Amino acid sequence: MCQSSFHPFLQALPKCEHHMHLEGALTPALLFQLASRNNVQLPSTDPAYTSHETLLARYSRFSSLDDFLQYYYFAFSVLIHEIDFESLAWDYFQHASKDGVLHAEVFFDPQAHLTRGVTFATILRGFTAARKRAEAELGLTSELICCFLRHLPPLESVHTFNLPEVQASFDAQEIIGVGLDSSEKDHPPSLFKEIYGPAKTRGLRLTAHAGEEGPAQYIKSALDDLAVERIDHGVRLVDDPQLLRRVQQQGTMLTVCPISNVVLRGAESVKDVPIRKFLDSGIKFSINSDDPAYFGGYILENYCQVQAAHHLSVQDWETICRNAIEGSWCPDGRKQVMLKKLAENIKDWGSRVHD
Ligand SMILES: Nc1ncnc2[nH]cnc12
Ligand SMILES: [Zn+2]
Repeated sequence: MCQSSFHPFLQALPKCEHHMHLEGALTPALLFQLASRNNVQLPSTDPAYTSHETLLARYSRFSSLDDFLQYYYFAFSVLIHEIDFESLAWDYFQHASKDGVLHAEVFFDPQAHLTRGVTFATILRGFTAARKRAEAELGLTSELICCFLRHLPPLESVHTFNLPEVQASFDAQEIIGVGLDSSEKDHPPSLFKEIYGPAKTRGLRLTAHAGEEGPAQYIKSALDDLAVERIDHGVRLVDDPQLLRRVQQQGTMLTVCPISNVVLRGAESVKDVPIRKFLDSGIKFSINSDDPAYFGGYILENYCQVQAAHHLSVQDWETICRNAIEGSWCPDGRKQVMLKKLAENIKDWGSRVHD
């Protein structure tokens, strides 16, 4: 928890989260519990898996996105049954709700489960059960975004996209859109046109990770080649002033993940995440947790660390939260409810906070 007098204000802000991977909510505690329940052998050759403590210690010293991804994908092996996916998502929704999240648009990586023999129905039923429970018990609404893995051959993504059960989930509006994630370097967005073209035609919402470890050029490619509406991360936008102006003029929203950028070595500290630059340039962005179980912070911790590093004003936070609400892919009625809460919150806290 941050110490500043801003903490209660940040806690109470009505939040929308747009960039978190449900599999990134798999805490060491849940990993060990599911490994034991499902008889999954953890690798004895890696001392990181000795205990919760050693695993957490290893998670605190990732050297890059790819270093993180090997632990992230390995951990998928404990997710086997519908109830495992439900427990994982429910764990996240409880954390998110405590942090003031009213609406979450969450990613998942079906390809990395299908290749292990877990069916799409198993994943979707588990996540859907948790989403329904979160709405009923926590008042937290959510949407699912189906991500494709850029480290695999693009044709495998096309195959997954075209699976009848995947297409049926789009028809049933159980999944709102598509995303692109995993190892970024040398895997430009342009390779995935064959998914994004048809996805746009059938009315799905579009986003892609770009400019996390990869260059600003990948952000341009995501906009030009994939016609995305949002850019996940996008922090390398600061390297291309012309593209920055274009993103501002188009009103494309970035889903920024400050703690993730530091843990995965894209930024030296949260001070180096270009929050002030984006605010001053009129770039719309939301603040998100990415993989909270691996990076040591859910959404509120990201808000707190941004405040500690950038000393934002109440107006800055109002702008960030308003853009996050307006940039969400939920019905207008839901946005109005959240905007009203935001206005009340700013009125209540506006004159009471100081750094
Ligand atoms: N930060 C990240 N970047 C790319 N792919 C991911 N999958 C899970 N977390 C990711
Ligand atoms: Zn991500």
